[in-house]
Amino acid sequence: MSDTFIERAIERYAKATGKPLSPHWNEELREVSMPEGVDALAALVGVLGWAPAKRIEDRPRPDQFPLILHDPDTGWAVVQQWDGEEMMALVGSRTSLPYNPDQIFFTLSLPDPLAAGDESAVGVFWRAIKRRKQPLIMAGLATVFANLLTLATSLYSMQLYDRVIPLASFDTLFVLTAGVAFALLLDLCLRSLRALLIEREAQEIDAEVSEFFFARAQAIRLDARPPGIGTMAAQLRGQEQVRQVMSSSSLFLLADLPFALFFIAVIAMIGGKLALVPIISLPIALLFALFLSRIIRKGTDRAQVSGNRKNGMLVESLDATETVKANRGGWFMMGRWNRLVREINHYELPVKKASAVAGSLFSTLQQTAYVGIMGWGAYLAATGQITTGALLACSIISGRINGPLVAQMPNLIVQWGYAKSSLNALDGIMRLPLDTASGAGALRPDHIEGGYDINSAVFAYVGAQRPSLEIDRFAIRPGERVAVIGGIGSGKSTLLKLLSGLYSPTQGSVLLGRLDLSQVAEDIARRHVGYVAQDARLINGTLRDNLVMGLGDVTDPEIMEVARTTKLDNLIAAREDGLALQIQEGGIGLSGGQRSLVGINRLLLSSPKVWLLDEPTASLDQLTETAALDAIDSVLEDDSILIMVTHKIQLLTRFSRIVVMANGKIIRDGPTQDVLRDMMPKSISGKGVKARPPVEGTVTSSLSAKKGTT
Ligand SMILES: Nc1ncnc2c1ncn2[C@@H]1O[C@H](COP(=O)(O)OP(=O)(O)OP(=O)(O)O)[C@@H](O)[C@H]1O
Repeated sequence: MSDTFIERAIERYAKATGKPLSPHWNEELREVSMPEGVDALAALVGVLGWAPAKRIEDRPRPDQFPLILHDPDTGWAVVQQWDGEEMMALVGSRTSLPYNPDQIFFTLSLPDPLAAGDESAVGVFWRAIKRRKQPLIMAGLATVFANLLTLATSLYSMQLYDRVIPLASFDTLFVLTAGVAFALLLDLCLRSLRALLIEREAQEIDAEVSEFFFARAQAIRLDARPPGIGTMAAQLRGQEQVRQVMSSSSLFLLADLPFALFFIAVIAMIGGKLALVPIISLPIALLFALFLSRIIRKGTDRAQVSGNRKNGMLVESLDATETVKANRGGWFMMGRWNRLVREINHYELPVKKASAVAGSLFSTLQQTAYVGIMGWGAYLAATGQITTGALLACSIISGRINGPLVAQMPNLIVQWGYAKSSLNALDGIMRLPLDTASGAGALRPDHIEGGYDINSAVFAYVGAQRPSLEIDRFAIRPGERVAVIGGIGSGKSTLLKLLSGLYSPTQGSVLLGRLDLSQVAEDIARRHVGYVAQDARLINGTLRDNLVMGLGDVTDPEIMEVARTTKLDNLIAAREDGLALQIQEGGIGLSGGQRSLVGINRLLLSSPKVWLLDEPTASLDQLTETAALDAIDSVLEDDSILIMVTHKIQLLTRFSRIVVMANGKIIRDGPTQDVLRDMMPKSISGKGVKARPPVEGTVTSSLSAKKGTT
């Protein structure tokens, strides 16, 4: 059981600090038993994985508010400010609370996945990695000790050759072997510890980074979103590669590379001049690496771009299978696919060649360094400058420099090449503009009161030659029921998208209740403005998930009550699973009409003040259409606004006002009777009224055209 009082306090705190909470933020708390009293807060943040709350030790200063308060007698609350010397004003309550020293105050840093602001993609990864500095340093230390222990094996060999074999000193052999066995055991433990630490951290870094990019992708302004969804998905997935490379290369820089220098120093101590061999071979390896990485980068960039496009095409062809099959487009798609594959191979070939050559080069370098150590070492040993044991120890240690360090370099270079290309793509996504209202600092009014005001609004889709919408002035008052009609492509859906606040005008403004919609916090706007898009899609999940998505707690009886009014209950009753009916990605499993009905039901459950419906009943039969529209009518309040795009002329009498659109402009706007009378041919509008010719491209023009032909 969870403590609902603390949950309410968190919600008030979020509101007071201007941070958005997800609708289901407290879902995980339902399954755990929370402690009573002041410990509940620590338990709550622990379960949700938030940063721990900070306790304010002394009497809070005015600049520290708002604060979460625990009072031993009254429980949890949120304090807005001091209200006189000894009283405190509470958030969400008109009463003040007297201060007493037994009260405990906390500040809490609520998670904001978009808090990174303007940083680059690589900054997001470094931030996540740096936040886990301690485990990384631990892993680095484990590497250091593990490397030190490898020194033990080389010194062991040295002692065997120099002391044990010449003197047949078996006691020394026993002691040394026992010592080195212990060292090896320690080495095993440290390496395993390092692997475990890195894996755990890698998972957490993955979770943090992927949350950031997922939230970022969600927050991109819809009008700025690149059209290729599959391509963008592939670009976002590039983050996994980047994370992997960044964590392995940070360890490389942190532990392996500095250790190579230490090993050279040890060789110098044991083998004197022999250290010259790694002193020469290591910089050569590093220079080779630098040179190769430049060659490889050119290819990876292009291969990555084509690879992402390939992913986009795969998604598109799977999504549009029906259309492709119905139009025998398989060969066409296959041709495009093969061209892309050839393009990728073309760009990847130099990368593969370079990485293969790099592998051979580094292996030759390793062998040469080995021959250098052994050959020169043999000369030094033969001339008595070093012992045979020292030669053996130097060869083992130089193997440690050339082995793991040099051997992993070609791989790391290629991986970095791809990771840098992924970072470029991610940077491109980071540069896309976000919904103004998705971050902190957006307007968070308690209520939005009033109607719409559009002033000199112009809207053009990304890459479009000309604007799809140009509206000089347009106002809708509370309580109005407006139908938007017009020919195809006349801008009706675009108008609704702007009114919903999901799209922002390129110029001008869309105000709702005198607030610029693009400035209003997203959760507040969504609660106030309900929108059913023309091609409303469902998500993978149950029917219930789809009906209550984003609505918080809605019970099954509430869902069924609404479903009865729209006749969705027929669908629920007809399926064995009822509300648990599984819906596949994109709404597969339901018919087009049923999908629309689910969208309407969702809106009825959320009961917003503003209803924006884009041809919601286009695929409904007449009976269901009437039931659904009646259901909407019955819940509309006097000051609710209803704006519906429709091509169905018989529905127009349900509205008080008609807006007619053509070529992205409003060409007629007035009370239903007036507009109908003006637009209908004489025979329809009634005797004695001189009808104007219908506006081209509107519902009525097609209607009259039809009449003319019969
Ligand atoms: N995503 C988009 N990218 C580019 N142009 C678009 C996009 N969506 C719509 N358009 C263009 O904007 C114009 C207005 O389109 P809109 O969807 O608003 O028309 P509509 O009146 O709702 O049409 P319909 O009755 O066919 O639904 C059209 O010329 C269309 O080609």
